[in-house]
Amino acid sequence: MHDILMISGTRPEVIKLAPLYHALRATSWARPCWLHTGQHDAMARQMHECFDILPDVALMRGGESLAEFSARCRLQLDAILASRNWSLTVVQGDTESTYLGAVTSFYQRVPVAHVEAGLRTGNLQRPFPEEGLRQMISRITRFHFAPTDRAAAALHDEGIDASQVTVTGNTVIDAQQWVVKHRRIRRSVKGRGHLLVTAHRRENWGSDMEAICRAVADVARRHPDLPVLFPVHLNPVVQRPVHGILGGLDNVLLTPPMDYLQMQQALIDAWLVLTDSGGLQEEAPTFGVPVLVLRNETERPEAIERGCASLAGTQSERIAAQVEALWNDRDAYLRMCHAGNPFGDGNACSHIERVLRHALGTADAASMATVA
Ligand SMILES: CC(=O)N[C@@H]1[C@@H](OP(=O)(O)OP(=O)(O)OC[C@H]2O[C@@H](n3ccc(=O)[nH]c3=O)[C@H](O)[C@@H]2O)O[C@H](CO)[C@@H](O)[C@@H]1O
Repeated sequence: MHDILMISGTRPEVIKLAPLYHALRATSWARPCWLHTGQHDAMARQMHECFDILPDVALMRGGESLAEFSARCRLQLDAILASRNWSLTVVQGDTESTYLGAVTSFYQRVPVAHVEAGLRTGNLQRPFPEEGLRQMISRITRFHFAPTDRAAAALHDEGIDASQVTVTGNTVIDAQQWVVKHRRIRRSVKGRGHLLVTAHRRENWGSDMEAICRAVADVARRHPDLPVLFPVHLNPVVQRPVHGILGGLDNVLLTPPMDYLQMQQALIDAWLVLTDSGGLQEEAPTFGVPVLVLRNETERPEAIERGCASLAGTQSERIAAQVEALWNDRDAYLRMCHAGNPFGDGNACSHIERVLRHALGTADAASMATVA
């Protein structure tokens, strides 16, 4: 039996690791242990409940700032990693928790598996700090699970040996398909549906967040019959401008963060999504809902190339104009709806499980920890 430490700290990490945790638990060779770093509190709890996960280890969150959180988290992770003969650590994506999990495992000589490896913008400032964290994590990872061919190619270009990279699809599609099937998510509205908006990225904090909100206000005023649904991230730097600019509009509904089922229902019932979220860009094409990405660059060009998403930037006039264009051009809108999903087919976790089963069955941990 192999003890596998799965480290997650934020809402999207819980969603994207949950199906892998359940897939590993169902095997006879792996004993996964779920560790929650505490980086997100309420939003992560919502997701643990939704996916029936009771963390085996929950770290104490230290302080308010990211630096205080990191320092306390690192110390606690070090003790957990030293406490058992772990065969592997699994981390996902590009958060502070992902980075801390990978770097602490590296020091403890526990091999790292990185789920959603190889996403790149090539610009260390955008997304900040995620692009830098991803690049650093890739340097010390043993198993790179890339969601797409393009992500695998980015890893090869950085000199990572092809034998350490597997293209799997994104595990978020596994999570999404699970809830659609087991919780019976079906479109519940007739006609156009609502405009779904989310925004929370650090590089959009400040003037860009205000510009995004002004664009949403403009669209809402121009189309009083279009309901706008905006689940607002709990971070006060997001809450303040969103409530300040959009709070008084009759057709704009500002809600607390939704649980995963509510969000998938909101997504399937949407006419259009405006978002800077990575996960929503990956999920919306499953339901044939077009996405306008509230950023100036993307590590998910597959969606733009496939035609299911378009980069709208962060200037209010440009965002509002792109919404207006899709409102008026039905053919262009339908082309986006029918573009398909380039991010996976719901089998990512079974690919990952197969690779790990073969590798852990044949190699000892010390040799796997050596990065080529
Ligand atoms: C730079 C970047 O792109 N980084 C990403 C970032 O994640 P993100 O941008 O996708 O983060 P969010 O938008 O918070 O989460 C999205 C998920 O949450 C669900 N959701 C959302 C609102 C709500 O009210 N209720 C919900 O249920 C939604 O359906 C979706 O599944 O970190 C991840 C982890 O490492 C990375 O994978 C990923 O690259």
